[in-house]
Amino acid sequence: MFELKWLWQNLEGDRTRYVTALFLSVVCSSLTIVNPYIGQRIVDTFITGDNALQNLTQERGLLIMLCLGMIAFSLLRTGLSYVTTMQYEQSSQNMMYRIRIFLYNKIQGQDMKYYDHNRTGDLMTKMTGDLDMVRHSMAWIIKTIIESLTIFVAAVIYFFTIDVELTLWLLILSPPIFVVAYIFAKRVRPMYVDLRERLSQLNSTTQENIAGNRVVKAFAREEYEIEKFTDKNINYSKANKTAALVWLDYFPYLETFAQAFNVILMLAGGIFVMKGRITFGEFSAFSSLIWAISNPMRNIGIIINDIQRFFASLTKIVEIYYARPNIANEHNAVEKRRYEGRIAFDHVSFKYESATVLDDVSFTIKPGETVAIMGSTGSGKTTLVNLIPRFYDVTKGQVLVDGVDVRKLELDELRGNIGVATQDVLLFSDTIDGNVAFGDPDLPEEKTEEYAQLAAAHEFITKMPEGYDTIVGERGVGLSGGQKQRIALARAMAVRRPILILDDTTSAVDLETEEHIQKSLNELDYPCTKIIIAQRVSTTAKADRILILDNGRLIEEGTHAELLAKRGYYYDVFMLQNEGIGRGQVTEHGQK
Ligand SMILES: Nc1ncnc2c1ncn2[C@@H]1O[C@H](COP(=O)(O)OP(=O)(O)OP(=O)(O)O)[C@@H](O)[C@H]1O
Repeated sequence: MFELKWLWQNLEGDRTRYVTALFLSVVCSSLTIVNPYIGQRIVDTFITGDNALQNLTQERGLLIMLCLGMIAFSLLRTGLSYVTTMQYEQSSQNMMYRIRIFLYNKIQGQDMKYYDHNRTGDLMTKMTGDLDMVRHSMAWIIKTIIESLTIFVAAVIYFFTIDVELTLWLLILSPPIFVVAYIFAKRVRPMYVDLRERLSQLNSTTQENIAGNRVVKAFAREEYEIEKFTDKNINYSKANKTAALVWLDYFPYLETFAQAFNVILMLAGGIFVMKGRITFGEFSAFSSLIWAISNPMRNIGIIINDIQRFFASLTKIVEIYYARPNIANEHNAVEKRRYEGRIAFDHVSFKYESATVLDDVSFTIKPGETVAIMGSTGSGKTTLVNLIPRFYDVTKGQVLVDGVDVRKLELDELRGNIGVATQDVLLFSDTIDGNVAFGDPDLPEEKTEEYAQLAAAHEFITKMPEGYDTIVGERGVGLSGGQKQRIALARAMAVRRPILILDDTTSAVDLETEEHIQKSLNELDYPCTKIIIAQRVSTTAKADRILILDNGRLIEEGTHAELLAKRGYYYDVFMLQNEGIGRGQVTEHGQK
């Protein structure tokens, strides 16, 4: 019931409208009994009553009134029904609009760990299918339940006013129906939870396949992917059928009970009419309203199915709603200071789950310094730089920026002082200009060009059909790997932050272009501490200092010349990358 309380809280602003809708549903459904009542009066007064013929001539006015009353009530019900549906639709749509924005913000505010553990397809299912299911339930399922209940209660009350005993005979069927419905609901609930999970898996597979379509094609693995999708599809379809078929196990009982209402009415009602205990008009009122009792019973399975789907989806939405990130950006920074750009790692250790990825790493970087980080793949380079903007928090030790533990800094301010070009370049489906100016939408056009020039991107951009206004596809489709990297670099430089982190940003560009970029980085017109992750000695050689990571440990630290002289890891990499240069030819200062 916690979920329902949550829904109620989120209805704020539309509660009156929703309660009005519920109230109108009750009124509208209660009016269902008016026409059978009028029908009963017409039958008893003008068709079967002792004075029927006499009434037909003498009370014609009453007959016309009753007939007009029937028409008027039908029209009234139709009108009310229209207004009621509008109220349900508007309140549920408004509520979902607000919740969707809230959930989107919530997902945006989650930390990296959350994204590590939640599949994109699952989040998409929550933001689309689950939200729609909840909205549909608020507008239709709850409406159906309220209306069925009201009609049932109104009919029972009306029946009681006509004849208590006959009503009790009819109601004798209700307890077994409720028992069957209860057993059915208990059995079917876990099935819908499972069904919801399988739908999420199906969506995740679809999303991954579409996003990774190029890889699939490159490896000619279409068939495998189709098989994988078919598996998930079969899984989902099977679960759907199982859940739907369970209903069939109970359907015969419920249908039999529902039909039994008519049989009881015929037998008991017939006897009561023959005995003169009820009039023929009263019998016809029973007869015309018996559906009000049997239909809810007949539909109880469908309603239960929908309720289970509703709760399975609602639970998933509430999960996002209450997910609390460990690293939360409260966006409290009113005035963002500009940092000097001093960085220190003080005995930092880090684990993602259980395995240690960084082990007792300590170093400092002075403002304005350029530090290169090198190390074998998986040695922890990206992890290390991810700790500076607090994408993750250290497990032990501390990361300090300008002498303050990053966990004590305002996150908005901290991240507002760091420019990052990540290893996995992601460009948005937008113009090149929009992508470069992503971090600063007010960036003047000439500045965009200036940073593109610094990143050695201007030339190829101007050769494109629409230059800076060329729209790049999702993830930068239409650009080469090196071109994407250069736009990402321009984007990172354009925010003019005092700390610039470049994670393997020039790995896909040729040496000449790389040299141009290095020169630009050295000549940036704002003070900036640069941390550059790179595998190429050509990139690291000109850094003020180089840090070598191996298996999460800092094993070497020094200038290009110092590290070459050390004849350790860096020296070996240098030799490997400069094939043809004999070891003996390398001087102490690393000069050929
Ligand atoms: N989100 C994550 N969850 C769990 N483990 C992770 C995660 N990201 C990285 N790892 C693990 O942490 C280790 C270090 O990864 P990291 O990406 O920092 O290495 P790297 O030195 O940057 O490698 P590369 O040069 O290949 O980019 C690897 O063993 C990797 O499997």
